[in-house]
Amino acid sequence: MKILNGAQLQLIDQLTIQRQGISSWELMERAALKAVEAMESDFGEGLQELPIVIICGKGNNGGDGLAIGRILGEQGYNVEVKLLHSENYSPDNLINQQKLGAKEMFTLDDDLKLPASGLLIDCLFGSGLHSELGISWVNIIRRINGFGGPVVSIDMPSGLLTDRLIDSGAPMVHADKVYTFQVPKLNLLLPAYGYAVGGFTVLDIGLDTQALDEAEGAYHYTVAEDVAGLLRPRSRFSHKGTFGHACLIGGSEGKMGAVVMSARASLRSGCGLLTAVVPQIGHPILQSTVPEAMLSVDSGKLQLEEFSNNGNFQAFGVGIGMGKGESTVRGFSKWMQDLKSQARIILDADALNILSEHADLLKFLPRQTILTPHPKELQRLIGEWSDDYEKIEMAKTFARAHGVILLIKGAHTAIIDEDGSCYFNSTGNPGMATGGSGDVLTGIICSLLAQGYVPLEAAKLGVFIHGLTADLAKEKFGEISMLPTDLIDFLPMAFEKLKPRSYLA
Ligand SMILES: NC(=O)C1=CN([C@@H]2O[C@H](COP(=O)(O)OP(=O)(O)OC[C@H]3O[C@@H](n4cnc5c(N)ncnc54)[C@H](OP(=O)(O)O)[C@@H]3O)[C@@H](O)[C@H]2O)[C@@H](O)CC1
Ligand SMILES: Nc1ncnc2c1ncn2[C@@H]1O[C@H](COP(=O)(O)OP(=O)(O)O)[C@@H](O)[C@H]1O
Ligand SMILES: [K+]
Repeated sequence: MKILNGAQLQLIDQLTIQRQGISSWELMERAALKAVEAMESDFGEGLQELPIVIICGKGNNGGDGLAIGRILGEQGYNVEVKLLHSENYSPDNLINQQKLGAKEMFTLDDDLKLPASGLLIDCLFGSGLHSELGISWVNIIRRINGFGGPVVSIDMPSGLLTDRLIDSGAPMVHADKVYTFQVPKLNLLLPAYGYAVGGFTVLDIGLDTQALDEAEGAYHYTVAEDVAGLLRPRSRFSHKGTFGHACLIGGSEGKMGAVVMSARASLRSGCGLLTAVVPQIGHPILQSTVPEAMLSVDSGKLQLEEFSNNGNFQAFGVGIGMGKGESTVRGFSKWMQDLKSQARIILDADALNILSEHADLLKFLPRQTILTPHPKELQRLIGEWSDDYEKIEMAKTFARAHGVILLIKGAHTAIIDEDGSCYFNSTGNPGMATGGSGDVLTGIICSLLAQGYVPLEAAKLGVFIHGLTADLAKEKFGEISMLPTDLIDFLPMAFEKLKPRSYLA
């Protein structure tokens, strides 16, 4: 799914209206109906009991709010609409004012009266906001943010631009939930604005698909339909050789669990064979916990030093629990220098930290190596940034300069390809914020690489599946108690869920 900005959506709106032979008011009505449906589904029967207040601006976002108010009112909800006084309402806003009837007018200087609790629907500004809100908006935004119940925003939290940096301190609605139309907007995905976006749902309002397909942009949002088609069916005559031999290299004293989790995740992700290269201390641990894995035991006792990789491996996953002791750094550097240019590799954790401290090794990275830093590791690798936009630009420059794929972990993990395209992930939840989740991801992606998925596909599919395991695990364990090992246990269900339905049993 593409990520688009306000200007692009305005154009697609126009094309939709022409091609579908509908009026812009009808499109607004569609959007409002979808928003009402989504709120009914999220709030359930509770919505009937709540006093609902809708705050409307002068543009089409306000027009949506007026339509939502009318639809909710017709369905018997306890709804109150407040409309900002203006000299220049948009045409569809005016139509919906007439259709709604009763509403309360307010100005920015008014002491806006709100119920003590209930649901507040913010329809002041949507994707038509062209710059930060000025000081005159502080009063109303502060009132909205101080509301005693949940605040939901239609299309965008008012005050948040779709895809540009915003001055910190500019007035902005802090929405518990955003119902955004057709496609996500970049600022809904960036950590910088996390405080204003409690969560969001994309509502399909049936904009013209050709126009959506043709819209240009480097930013994408990976949803199930984008990756389900990548999963390869298994032929009846396939065998373990068909699915590749993955090699995981890592572990050190006290951190063997990382390799255990990575190895189990690899095997559960379908590789045919798996070898783990571990220091001697890892030998009994791996053999007893992951019997399917073969072992190549290093000469190093407590940490890796030899990095021998004599097998014929289709993919390497390196760095998990590895440490960066002197002999490990030496062995890793030598291993990097001996790599074949077509090798498929994913580097994580200490492998990335070693690269950060030994930039001379970057030149040995085979093309399309996947690097999986969390924000701190990324900063060691590419340097400090001043904001999320600069971070993305610096990451793109790094990916291009070294011909690698950067996978920046976090909520909405961003995968940055060397051509500058950027894929944000849609799955996952804060239950994954427990040490070990990253090791599971490395195992999954290494396994996919071994099976022959090209690196960008392996990265997108791996990140999506990894997040999906957490979304499934959340139903059983919740976000607080969920563990990385639970993610592994939900891999079978996640793959099954993603698998395209077959008409043959
Ligand atoms: N495409 C879709 O998916 C569909 C979109 N739909 C809906 O339309 C919404 C977009 O509507 P929109 O274009 O009328 O813009 P909106 O957000 O209401 O605000 C514009 C108003 O704000 C003003 N203004 C701007 N910046 C300002 C500032 N810094 N400070 C002060 N004022 C400022 C600006 O006034 P101006 O300055 O230009 O005179 C203008 O009057 C979209 O979010 C969605 O809800 C659906 O109905 C149908 C399908
Ligand atoms: N709030 C969150 N929402 C979605 N995914 C998250 C969230 N927090 C962490 N994750 C995911 O969990 C994993 C954590 O990996 P990492 O930071 O390397 O930790 P570790 O290797 O110690 O487990 C990443 O894949 C990251 O995207
Ligand atoms: K809004």
